[in-house]
Amino acid sequence: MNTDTIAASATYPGMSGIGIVRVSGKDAIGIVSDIFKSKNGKKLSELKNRMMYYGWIVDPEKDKVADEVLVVAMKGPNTFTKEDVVEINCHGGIVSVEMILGILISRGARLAERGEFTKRAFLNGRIDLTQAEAVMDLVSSKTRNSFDLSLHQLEGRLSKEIRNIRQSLMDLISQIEVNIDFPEYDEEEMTVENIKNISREILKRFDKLIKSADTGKIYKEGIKTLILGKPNVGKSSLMNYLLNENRAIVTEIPGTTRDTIEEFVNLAGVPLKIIDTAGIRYTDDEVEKIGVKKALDKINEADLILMIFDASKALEGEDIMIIKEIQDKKVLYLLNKTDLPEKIDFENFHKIKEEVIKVSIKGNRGLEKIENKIKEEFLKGALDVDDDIIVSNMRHKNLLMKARKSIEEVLESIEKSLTLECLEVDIMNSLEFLGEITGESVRDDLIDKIFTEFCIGK
Ligand SMILES: Nc1nc2c(c(=O)[nH]1)N(C=O)[C@@H](CNc1ccc(C(=O)N[C@@H](CCC(=O)O)C(=O)O)cc1)CN2
Ligand SMILES: Nc1nc2c(ncn2[C@@H]2O[C@H](COP(=O)(O)OP(=O)(O)OP(=O)(O)O)[C@@H](O)[C@H]2O)c(=O)[nH]1
Ligand SMILES: [Mg+2]
Repeated sequence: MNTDTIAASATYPGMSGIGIVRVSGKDAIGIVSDIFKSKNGKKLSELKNRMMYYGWIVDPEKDKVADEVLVVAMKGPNTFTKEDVVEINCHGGIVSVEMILGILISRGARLAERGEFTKRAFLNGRIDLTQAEAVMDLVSSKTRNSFDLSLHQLEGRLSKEIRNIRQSLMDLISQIEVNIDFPEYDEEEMTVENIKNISREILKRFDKLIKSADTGKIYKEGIKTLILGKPNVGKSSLMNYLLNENRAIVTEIPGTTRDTIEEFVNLAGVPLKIIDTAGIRYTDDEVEKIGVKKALDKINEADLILMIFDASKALEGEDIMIIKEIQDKKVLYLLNKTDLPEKIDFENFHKIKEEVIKVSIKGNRGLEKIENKIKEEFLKGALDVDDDIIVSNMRHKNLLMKARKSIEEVLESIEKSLTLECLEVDIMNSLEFLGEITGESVRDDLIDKIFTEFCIGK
């Protein structure tokens, strides 16, 4: 285990009220004791645990005050990392934090890697891997719902459910082993029925968790929403309306938007990642061509497409080309510019004619229908963030699917009348996958990879 002492800024570098430098490891208190001059003259190591003290960080080499600070020492194991932790609250901005880090490093601390404080909390057993991942997700949350999902995960809701499933699997194994060890009891018939029933129950619990990931993905990643249409239909106007900001350039000239523009918007609790695109048409303009290609390339990865038609123009070849490109996707058809005399005719497109939402972006009419429709499409049947266990991490979802498959194999093996030992192997595999979620059975390189995606100082 790593026992060296690490240090990093816990606050974002820049103009802020205060900056916090966090130090963790066996020498944390000793190192800071040497450079902290408290107002009452006592050494940090002699001061009260978890009490915050006023004083100065002094650069011992230069014998010069580096900054006026508040310092708190927390003795392990009751700390974030379970090691001794010291937090130095200095003035915000980049100079003080950098200076204090420099002094700490010259006294034997080492700059922490990304996520290393949380990694230590995990390696030292205070939290499991799902909880460590939740710490990271909290920091990157953009909406209240996704924050709450992570907070519940940090509280250990998912860990607890996985522990419960593991327990059921373990019970299953002990049942089997009784039979293997004492075959003379000849209870095999009954055991097999029992195993089937318990396995089916476990499958249901897996299904519930796996299904919850649909809701989790929406809240965590947002609905990837692509705005498409031929030039000048009002795509950028819609983008600006949804963002409530003049983000994209709008002009009466067709072909105004060249590059794709991506922005995140919280639409009454529904997170959308909106992508405005270049109007799609056949063009000889080299720059525009690239934009059109980019727009078409985005279709594949979109969760939702907002396809806009211009009511004041006839349906054209470009419209029909786009309709064909997106026929396998989830699409909301919008008919814009309904304030103008209507020229469009959906004659050969009855489905679109029925579904199309009539709006006037310029006239601010009918736009609430878009929001309602999106909610209906994506959040109908969505789980409750506060009441349900929601899987919001794709790593967890994939492992749950693997763990589920192993239990399906148990049932298949029973159908094929395979031996009890074979069933045991399947159950063990399932346990192994669950252990990878919580971190009990996970390779070191994978752990390293997970934590390097964290931010510095976390
Ligand atoms: N100043 C400061 N604020 C912070 C953090 C921090 O590390 N420092 N946190 C960092 O993310 C978050 C709070 N999370 C924390 C989680 C556990 C412990 C901790 O010391 N746990 C001990 C003792 C608990 C107790 O007092 O009962 C333990 O679990 O044993 C501290 C902070 C947010 N705010
Ligand atoms: N009459 C009317 N004009 C609108 C409406 N919505 C947008 N427009 C106008 O249509 C023109 C084109 O709007 P944009 O939002 O730039 O259209 P776009 O689809 O992004 O166009 P490109 O980027 O060129 O593909 C602008 O002059 C808008 O003011 C509407 O509801 N009614
Ligand atoms: Mg545009």
